[in-house]
Amino acid sequence: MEKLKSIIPLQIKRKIEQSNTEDLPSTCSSLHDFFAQSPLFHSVVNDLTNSELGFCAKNKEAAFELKLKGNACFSSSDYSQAARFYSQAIRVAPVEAVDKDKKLIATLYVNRASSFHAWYRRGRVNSSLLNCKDAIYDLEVALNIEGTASGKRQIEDDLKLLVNQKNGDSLREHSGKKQLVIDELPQAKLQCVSTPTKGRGMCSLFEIPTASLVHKEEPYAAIILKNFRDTYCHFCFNELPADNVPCTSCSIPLYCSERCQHQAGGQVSRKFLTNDETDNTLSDELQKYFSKVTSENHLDTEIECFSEHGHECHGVNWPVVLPTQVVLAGRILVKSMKQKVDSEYLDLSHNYVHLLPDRKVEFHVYSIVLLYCIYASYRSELDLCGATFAKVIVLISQIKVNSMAIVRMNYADIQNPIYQSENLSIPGDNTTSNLEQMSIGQAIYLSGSLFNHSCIPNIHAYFISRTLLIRATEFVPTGCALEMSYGPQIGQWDYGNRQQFLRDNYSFKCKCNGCTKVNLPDLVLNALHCAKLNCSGVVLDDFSVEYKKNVLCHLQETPEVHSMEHQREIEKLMYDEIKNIASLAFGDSNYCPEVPFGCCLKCGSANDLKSLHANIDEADTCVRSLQEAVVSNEVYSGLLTNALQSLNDLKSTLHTYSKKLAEAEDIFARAFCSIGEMQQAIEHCTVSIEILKKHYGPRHIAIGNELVKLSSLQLALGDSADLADTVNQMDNIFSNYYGKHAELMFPFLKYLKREVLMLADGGRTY
Ligand SMILES: C[S@@+](CC[C@H](N)C(=O)[O-])C[C@H]1O[C@@H](n2cnc3c(N)ncnc32)[C@H](O)[C@@H]1O
Repeated sequence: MEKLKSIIPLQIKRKIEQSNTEDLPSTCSSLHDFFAQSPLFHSVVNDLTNSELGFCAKNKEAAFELKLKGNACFSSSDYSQAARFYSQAIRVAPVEAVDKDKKLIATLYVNRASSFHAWYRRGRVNSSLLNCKDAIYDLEVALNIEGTASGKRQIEDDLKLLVNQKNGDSLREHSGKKQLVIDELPQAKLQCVSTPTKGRGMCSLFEIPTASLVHKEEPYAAIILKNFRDTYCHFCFNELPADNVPCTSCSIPLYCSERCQHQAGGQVSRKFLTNDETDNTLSDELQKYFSKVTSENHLDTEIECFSEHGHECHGVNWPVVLPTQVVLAGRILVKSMKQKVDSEYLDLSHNYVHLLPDRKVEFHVYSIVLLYCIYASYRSELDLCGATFAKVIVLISQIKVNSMAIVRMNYADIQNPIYQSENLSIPGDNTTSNLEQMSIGQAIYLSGSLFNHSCIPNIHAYFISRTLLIRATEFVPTGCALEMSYGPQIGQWDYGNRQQFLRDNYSFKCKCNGCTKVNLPDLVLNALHCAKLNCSGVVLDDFSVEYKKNVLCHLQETPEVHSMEHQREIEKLMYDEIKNIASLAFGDSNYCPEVPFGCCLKCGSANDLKSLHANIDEADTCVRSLQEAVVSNEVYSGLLTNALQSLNDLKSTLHTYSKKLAEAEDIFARAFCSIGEMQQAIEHCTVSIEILKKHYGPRHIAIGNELVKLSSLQLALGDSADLADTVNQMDNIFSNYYGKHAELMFPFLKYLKREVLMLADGGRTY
């Protein structure tokens, strides 16, 4: 694409860079006229639509070769490798290919099943040798492929015995292999309203208690990300089991079950919602409706008989090559063509006019390339003209602003999730979230798109399979806006970084309460310690001109507690804390936003920023070396003693609530943990959490994640009373964010609760 961008004549480029939405048909026409004459453009489109390069491309010779390799592995009892070769062969085997009078595909499936059956036999052997871990794995694979109910029961019984042997119930049951039933219904009545600064937004018609499910929705369109195409189900986005199910058209294994295969071929969608109608029981009605799958007409739903993977089966490879958001646009376009509706009917906002000039050029190129690719398959249904290209640019812009990443939690080890050296974050990264999230898919949720962003959100979105669930994380009074975080939150990043993220990724300037009123986390995140003895004041170091202009000059306004957030402990604490550490700003003498850098906001004394920074840099280098030693497992007590001096230096130069200090304490906790000094590790971990509570408030999910670390240390020490208290706090936090799905999303919570019971009961097994 870069090559295509580079050949665009300067005059057309300039026009595009300065364009707004109304100009699009004309700018698209100019670029299209130019590309139509360009051999490079046609060669790019040819490559993108070449069926031999496509995701579903078939190759008979390769299939036979892979089958032979599979047979060889099977003969040498390497069943997992054999199954892998058979699966690869299934991918490339043409549906019509014949192998010794039988369909090649059928033979490959039988061979693969035989490899799996061998798994059961090996599982039993491993079990008798007490190799529990290997045996459980073998039997789980075997369970997945066993077709008969009695066979399944037998394997399940074997598994139960093994799992009990391996200390209690299996946490793996949550690993996505079982179909999940999401039977909870949203409790809230919501309304879509027009807001003065953020366009449309969702608010509550009644009071919403903490932890209530407020919204549940199936995607209008969704795609799997490139890196996960071979390992995750293309419909539900859960991990593919070994006995995956193929697409009925191209025979490539794409789905985790026949249910997903079936649903992918004909899912239910709803036309857009109008401003004031949002029906939270919708997705359940639709699910029930879908389970009937009749041809009856329904008020505002329709069955769409188009597989999301559909156009890949036509033998094109653009869905694997083009960026995710462009591919999603392609799918929506094909879907609207099939439904014979205009793609413009998607009632979603977009910020085309605020895109960076280079982005506008990129969107033009993608729009024309995408439409040419689709034209190759659906010639008669498309009109390649400026107006059509313009609509696709609007669609891509809508997807940019409204699409959501479907994420999954990534646990390295379910029973020991924390404080493994490979989990250590890179310096400067967001260190609070060791329970990393992986984006598996990208989707458009029509109603979900109406929730605005806040850097102090009061709702939380998560996914089970492809279903979006949104929960209130605090009490929401009647009429209050329900706002989620699109990524950044206060406490996590400072004002400047949050604004930049939202500008770069969503092209808007955030006007949430966290960004328009001064708050404690933004004041202290990168603040320095006042050099005056016993002064707890904030010395602002590096705060941008923009922050001063937009936020700090409103310091005097902060005391008003906004009704929407009246429940937030962070709010209540914040005012007192801000008054304490930045009292000059609230004094009789008016605070002057032009106060020089380096002046304490409490006592007004000047600080030498240069020497403070020199001290911080030196101490920081030492702490980072300790971090590297933790990662490479080379911590020794001498290194720790030196580093402790640096930690003291950091404490005397950074503000007590500085995030960097929390990170340093966390590194020390890991270091002590790595040499088995659990008590010391717990002390540092606790200090780190106390600092982070100043940033996030005590009930934030980030604190929940930190408490998981603390609990693993307390567990290692056998500290039953403190562990019980930590697990209780975690349980409350995770339940606020995930309700009854807390243990499903965080299986170790169940494990820890059981450990608490066991410790309290002198080690009896539960
Ligand atoms: C997913 S949409 C939310 C619904 C949208 N307000 C509408 O009218 O359809 C995201 C867009 O809403 C606006 N928006 C959301 N949160 C905002 C915020 N905190 N400050 C300013 N604009 C916001 C921005 O224009 C953003 O691109």
